[in-house]
Amino acid sequence: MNRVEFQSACQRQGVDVTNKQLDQLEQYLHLLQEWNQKMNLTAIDEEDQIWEKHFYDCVIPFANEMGETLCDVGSGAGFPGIPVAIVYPQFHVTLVEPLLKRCRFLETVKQELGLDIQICNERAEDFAKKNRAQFDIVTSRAVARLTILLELCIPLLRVTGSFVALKGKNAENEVNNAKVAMETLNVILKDEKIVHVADADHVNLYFEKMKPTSKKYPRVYGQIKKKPLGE
Ligand SMILES: C[S@@+](CC[C@H](N)C(=O)[O-])C[C@H]1O[C@@H](n2cnc3c(N)ncnc32)[C@H](O)[C@@H]1O
Repeated sequence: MNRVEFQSACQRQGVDVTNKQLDQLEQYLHLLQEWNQKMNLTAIDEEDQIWEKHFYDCVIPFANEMGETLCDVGSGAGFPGIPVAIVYPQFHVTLVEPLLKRCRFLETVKQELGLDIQICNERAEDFAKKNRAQFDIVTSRAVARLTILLELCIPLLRVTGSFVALKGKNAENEVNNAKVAMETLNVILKDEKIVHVADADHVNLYFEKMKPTSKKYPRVYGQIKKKPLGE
């Protein structure tokens, strides 16, 4: 997929991407390629693949999402948070990423593209202690399996807010294993949407928070990993 194909594919899904936004995505793509030579940012490094497997994959799941504040947990090189901040400027985007080197890259992207985003160099479980129930939307891609991810992400979400988990083909199993975590953290799975990306079906899960999360969560990471909720 190239820039023009990306724009048409987004349009078919009801997402209009302006030429200015395409320029910003292209600038981000070049920074990603440049920095990827000096540090490990992404295994997906070819231009065509970046347009499809990173940009298209990250933009489409938010086509119908509403809200003002969005937090991307474990953003890495900026996915999905940076494409979302570019294409949906109505969201005030916060990126949470514990690796300092990756945050330096994210700061560079922010400066060069002139993005109004916040970058927090922290683990989600620490960030959540100071930012409970602060976000309308929380999202995450490729950070942890769903049971663990829910404990990291749901405390950040306000009641009635949406948690959007970008998952692969194993999503159904992950949901089955996360029933206790969903109950404990007061969320329901309200929707599942499939996005076709480079001959694969990516499953995106949409959760709604029904009640506040107990202050017990998130626990420290050692406990979350050793004893995931309900596992
Ligand atoms: C495989 S990368 C995925 C990055 C990006 N979300 C993507 O889809 O390309 C996983 C990222 O999650 C971050 N991470 C791992 N544990 C985390 C935690 N407890 N809180 C926040 N981020 C975490 C890692 O530092 C890493 O950058």
